[in-house]
Amino acid sequence: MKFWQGLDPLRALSGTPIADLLTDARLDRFTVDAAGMHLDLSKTSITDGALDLLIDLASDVPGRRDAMYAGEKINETEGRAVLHTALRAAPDAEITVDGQNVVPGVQETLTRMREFARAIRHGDFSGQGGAITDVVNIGIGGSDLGPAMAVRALAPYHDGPRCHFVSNVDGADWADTARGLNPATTLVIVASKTFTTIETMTNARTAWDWMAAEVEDPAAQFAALSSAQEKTADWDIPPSRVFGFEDWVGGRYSVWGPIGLSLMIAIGPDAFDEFLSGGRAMDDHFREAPLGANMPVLLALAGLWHHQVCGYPTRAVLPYDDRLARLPAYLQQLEMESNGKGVTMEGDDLPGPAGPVVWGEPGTNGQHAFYQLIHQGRTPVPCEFMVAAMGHERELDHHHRLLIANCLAQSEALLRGRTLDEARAKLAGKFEGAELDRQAAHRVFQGDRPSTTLVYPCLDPATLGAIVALYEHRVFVEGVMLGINSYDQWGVELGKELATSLGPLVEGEDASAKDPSTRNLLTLLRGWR
Ligand SMILES: O=P(O)(O)OC[C@H]1O[C@H](O)[C@H](O)[C@@H](O)[C@@H]1O
Repeated sequence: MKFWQGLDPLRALSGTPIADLLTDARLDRFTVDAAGMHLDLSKTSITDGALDLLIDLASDVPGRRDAMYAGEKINETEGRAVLHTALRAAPDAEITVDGQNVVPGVQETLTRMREFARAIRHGDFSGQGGAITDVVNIGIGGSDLGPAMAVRALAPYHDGPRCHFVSNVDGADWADTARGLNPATTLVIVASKTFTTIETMTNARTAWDWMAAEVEDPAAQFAALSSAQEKTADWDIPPSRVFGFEDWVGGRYSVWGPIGLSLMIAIGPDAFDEFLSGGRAMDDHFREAPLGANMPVLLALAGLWHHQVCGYPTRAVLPYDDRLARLPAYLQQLEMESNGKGVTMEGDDLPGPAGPVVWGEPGTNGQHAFYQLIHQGRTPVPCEFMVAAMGHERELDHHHRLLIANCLAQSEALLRGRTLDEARAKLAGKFEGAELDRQAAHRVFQGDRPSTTLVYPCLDPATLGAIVALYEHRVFVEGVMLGINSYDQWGVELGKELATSLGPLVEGEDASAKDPSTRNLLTLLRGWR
């Protein structure tokens, strides 16, 4: 909560042009290395004095961090520990919740996952029509975005059956995925922490019927991932194919455990272990590095600086890494569901906005779509660039060199901009007089726009793990400093309740109690059905 008191002094330290700050010496303080990656925050307007103050204001972070790792119930509104880090902890670690070491249970489940994944990959577990060729993960939110993002990111390591993801209750999602699949060689994984989510249960039922129409025993080709294992029993899925996790794993933090099963089947248990080890390397760094040299802490401080201090309403995540195409969507849930809050942990109104809007697309595609606004729109958008030194396609390295050049060009362009004089000079000879002025005005770039850049050698499983853990801890640090609970999500409840009450109305029941707009839309839609 201290952070809010520091807001005015921080604002007094803002406004220095980034270019004036950007000396060689600045790199010592405004870059940081961790888990084999390098983060550059020097192209921001955070001054040395502002960083000192931000670090002072982060003084609660180490205590809360240690409480999180120690299994204390820091998710206070739900009375739960927050221990996704236990899913990637060393096998001999000891992490206690309610007096019990949770690590042996995590390891036991991991071992079962590995055995199952290997059996599928080696053909020892097969469908009723032969070896498993396709895996369909049915889940939504945290039970979809993590594995879907990671399976795509790690395509070069994918040597198992094809993986598909069905999330939307829109029947189109299921229909488009199922088309072309053979039920007799498909494994359906029902992924749901609660095992009550209506979208997932509806899709799972449809998948079951699809399977039952073709094979004798649909349950034999179903697996379930859930922390509500008692509910999985209703589906007749044998316990050997039910992989559980505890309520101290939040949905959007769950890719490290059973929810990552489809990823493990795709890339194999060894590569999945590397993914975990990358997350663990970031954990070790986060726990050990001093605040001022701590990658997640510095990324969080930059986030708070841009949103709360400078007042920029959004931030863009721009991976120059096509396989990270789903990372922005993944981070939308991670950041916006965690920190999109309006009250403090104690239930008081927050003195200011909490988490910003997070959005993005891979570069270079975004350059040809929305970068116009990033460069010349009136509201600055802090950009978080990321790029690998090497792609996996070594024979296409000339592509990768272009990718790197574009990534660096964008942060440089944002920083330096183009003055009116420079624009005029470029156009001189082509236009003159008033037309020169008019044309030049359109070619001015304000510049002085902030960005951060994360670079890493290559997007391998360990690096992906480190990137995900970096962002998880960034969310944690921002949440602690803002004084909110990053681990509940009450804001998704109202819509779910109303959807339940609207179901019968869509079918034709009396809608007169609804507001005029909803009533009218219902009448129209019912008429068109
Ligand atoms: O895994 P499930 O219990 O099916 O939940 C799936 C998702 O739905 C909810 O609405 C939550 O907002 C998400 O945090 C969660 O990841």
